[in-house]
Amino acid sequence: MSKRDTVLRLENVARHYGDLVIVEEINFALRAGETVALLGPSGSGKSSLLHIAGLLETASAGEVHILGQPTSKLSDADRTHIRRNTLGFVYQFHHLLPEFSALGNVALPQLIAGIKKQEAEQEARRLLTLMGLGERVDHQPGQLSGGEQQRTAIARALSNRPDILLADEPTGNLDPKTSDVVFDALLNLVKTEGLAALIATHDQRLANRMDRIFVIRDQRLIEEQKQA
Ligand SMILES: Nc1ncnc2c1ncn2[C@@H]1O[C@H](COP(=O)(O)OP(=O)(O)OP(=O)(O)O)[C@@H](O)[C@H]1O
Repeated sequence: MSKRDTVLRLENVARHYGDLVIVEEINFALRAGETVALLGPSGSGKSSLLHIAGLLETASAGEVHILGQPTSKLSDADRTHIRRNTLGFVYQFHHLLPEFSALGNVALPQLIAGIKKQEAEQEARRLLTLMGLGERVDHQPGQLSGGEQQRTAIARALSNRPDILLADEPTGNLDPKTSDVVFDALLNLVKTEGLAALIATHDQRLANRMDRIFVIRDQRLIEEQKQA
């Protein structure tokens, strides 16, 4: 994929709840390999937009294109297929399975996709090592620190080799110092693996580390200059 290619495009997207307009006239393109911050006050619609981009929710209007393909008329099965193969998700809370090791958690999406156990575990080990957890692969989530749990969740999101990472406050549950370390690891991994990432955050400082910044203001998505 060339760096110029658009991997995710939102075309005139709106989200309403009844008469309540959350966002509207959203036009946005995420290019291959770039990182974009999604800023906005609490309740402005960051999670809603990520859910729409991730095909977890349907837009009230407009179209979501993933790798050039319009998605609004696809079947649930086709949307699930795109979610599993093209998209990776990271949330504020890790949602790791407590009875599985870090390796097991990261390998699981691949096993579900039908990849052989040995191959899945090899890839899981590679990603965990890139996230600085090479010595922790056999630990269960309860034996990991908050930052390590979140790094495991990030490795899991990349386990199916997605093209696009969608992250909703991925370090929002961590103290500022740990947040910085985990965020650095996340951005390094995204760049190393050549992914595009759209990352919602409250934190202008973290947003400044990404290639471009967008903010939701008055229901619209606006590009903002990075602060020096
Ligand atoms: N099911 C729903 N019915 C009605 N309103 C909803 C529903 N789900 C979300 N909303 C509203 O949509 C708005 C946007 O919510 P969203 O979670 O996308 O915001 P956010 O920017 O991610 O906020 P935060 O930073 O606090 O997580 C909020 O005002 C919320 O109350």
